[in-house]
Amino acid sequence: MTTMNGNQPPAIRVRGAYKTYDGRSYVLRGLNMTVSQGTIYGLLGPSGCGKSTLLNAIVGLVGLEAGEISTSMETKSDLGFMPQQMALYERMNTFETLSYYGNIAGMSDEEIKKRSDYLIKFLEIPTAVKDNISLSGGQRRRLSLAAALINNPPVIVLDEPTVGVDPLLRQSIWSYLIHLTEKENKTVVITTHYIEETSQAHKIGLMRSGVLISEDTPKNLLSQNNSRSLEETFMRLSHLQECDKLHDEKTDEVIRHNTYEKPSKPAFTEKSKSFKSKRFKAEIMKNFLFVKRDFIVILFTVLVPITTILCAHFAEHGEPSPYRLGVVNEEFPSGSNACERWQLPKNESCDFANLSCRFLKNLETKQIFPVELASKEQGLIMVRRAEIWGIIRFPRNYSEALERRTALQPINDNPDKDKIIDSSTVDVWLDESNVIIDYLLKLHLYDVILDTLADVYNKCGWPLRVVQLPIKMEPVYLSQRLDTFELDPRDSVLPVMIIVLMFTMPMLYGIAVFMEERLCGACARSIVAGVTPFEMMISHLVVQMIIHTLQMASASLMMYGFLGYDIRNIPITLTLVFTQGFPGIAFSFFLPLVVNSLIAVGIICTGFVFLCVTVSGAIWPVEGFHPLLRSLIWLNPMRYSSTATFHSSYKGWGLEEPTILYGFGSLLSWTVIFVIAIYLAIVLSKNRVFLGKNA
Ligand SMILES: Nc1ncnc2c1ncn2[C@@H]1O[C@H](COP(=O)(O)OP(=O)(O)OP(=O)(O)O)[C@@H](O)[C@H]1O
Repeated sequence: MTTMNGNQPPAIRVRGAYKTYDGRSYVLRGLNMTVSQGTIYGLLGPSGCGKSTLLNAIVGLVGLEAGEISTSMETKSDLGFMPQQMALYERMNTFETLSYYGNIAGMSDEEIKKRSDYLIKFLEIPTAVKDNISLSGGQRRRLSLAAALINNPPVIVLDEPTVGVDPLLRQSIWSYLIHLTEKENKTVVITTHYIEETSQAHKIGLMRSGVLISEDTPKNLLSQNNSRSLEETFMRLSHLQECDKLHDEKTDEVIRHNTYEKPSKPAFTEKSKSFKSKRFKAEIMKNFLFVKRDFIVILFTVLVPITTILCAHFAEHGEPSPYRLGVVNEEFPSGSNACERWQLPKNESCDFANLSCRFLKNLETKQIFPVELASKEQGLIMVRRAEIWGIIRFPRNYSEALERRTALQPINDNPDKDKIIDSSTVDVWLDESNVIIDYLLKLHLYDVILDTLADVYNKCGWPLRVVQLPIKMEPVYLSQRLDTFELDPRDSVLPVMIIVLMFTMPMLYGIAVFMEERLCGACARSIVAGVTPFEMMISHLVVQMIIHTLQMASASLMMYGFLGYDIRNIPITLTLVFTQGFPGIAFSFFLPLVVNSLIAVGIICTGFVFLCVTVSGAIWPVEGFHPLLRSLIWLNPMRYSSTATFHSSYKGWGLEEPTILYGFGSLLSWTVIFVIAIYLAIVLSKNRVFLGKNA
């Protein structure tokens, strides 16, 4: 046992600490603790008594309900902290981990190298493994200890550093800690479950039920309690505490009436919080390292937009063909085969004969193939079995009636007009369960009937416009890509798609990376080590922007370059597509700050993207939405930007158009809203949002 440096000023002083996680049961119940400078303080207690909570409160990871903690630490690099959770970045290796924490502490590369070599050798940490996941539990614990000691800080707080460490190395660690305190005036607070090893500490705090039941040198503890071992002392004191109800009752009274004083300041905050380029460099290097390690994932996030655009292009490539349509041809009751036996009229002859056959022939030009039916009822059964999309029935004398109908001038004078009209009308029953197929089939049937008649009129030398609908339509904007009058739904769907992708991909990547860091405790450890939220976020932002630029450039090249979609206003379109990443990235910072569960984040993200796509206008035009939904549409961060992208790319609109300004306005507003939300979450929680569920 070593002598206690009792005359030193306290390096850590805890007074009246109260802590509850759930607002009901208290983990710390008015705890007092004094750690003198240049000493080892061994904190002992049964599992769950609050040791880690106390250490986390000392280093500023956990906020107190009441009480005060004062320390001799001036800056965060004065503290070396090893959390119980270890909180190491799994994808770093040994050297990278030590270099990261060394850089945060402001060490030079040379100092880091020297110190790392020493600690690696002393703590027997393997260096040949490619990342920290490949280390065993004990090896990881030793690496975590090395990270806490890398900059040789004056105050060292270690939560169970010797668990899983063999007895020889355990003794070396204790000898090293004694050396640090006695020769270098360092202060060490250490928790352990191996009670006897704390006999080497200068002072032992015995903790039970949220209070220290005793705080003294090992020698005094043994003699005052007349025990042969510290284990025996602890059992004895615990028994005494059981009998001392008074203390508990007093504490309960304070808790019940909330009469404890609220802490005037957080446990330990760095006095200078200015931006440090060395720490920023450490964060940037860490994030780039992960990009390198996650190369396949990054590649995936770049490939997903390209492939989605490519798939959307080919998925909407053509009509859903061929269609199968049942035919009941009463004009040829012996079957439509009769059509083949029929001699189709010569090109020149003006003839209405066998029009149903000509109609069926023309159907094939629209990829609609007739399936001969004996009756309408047989067809209905086939429609219900999804074997055909519908039934078309030609009445008996269809051709003759249509000729007579054409010749009716004026129709009202003819006494047989109803019969003629009925016989010249084709009956159609359609499945109608698929709105797009139903719509296209109807359009084709109209077209085919008009084409068939137009053919006859052509041969008869009659004016074609008589059989056409009395309306003439021409497009104002023609797709440059297609250069035809035909409408292509992809021209309006893909601009929405690229916008959704540019919002979603940076958001998903950012959330995944940030959430992983936060949940493994590494984010909290970095904050305790001195990284400011600003440095952390800006370094993530730099990396995210680079990845987003790659995603945006490759997706735009694919869509506007390779597939040739219209991009009449190149600068505005590309700026809109690029800017769409801003709210996505901002959201990726915000969500992990306020949600602690990976499952919840996954569900929220997926739900959010589904919701935004549903109300983006890609599935159905916004003009057709329910008025209530339309009034809420501005809540979708992709709504105005996708419309603006469509108009700038397809029509060449620029900043003089309000639609384009709305697009940019909405993007910037959402970015600002998310940034304010991040700021509020950080400021209102006093940085605790970074610390995960501990806070
Ligand atoms: N983040 C948290 N949220 C809710 N409860 C918590 C949290 N952290 C700790 N607790 C609870 O606080 C109590 C004290 O936990 P703590 O980890 O401080 O104990 P400990 O003495 O360090 O235990 P051990 O020796 O097993 O590590 C436990 O009952 C635990 O369930």
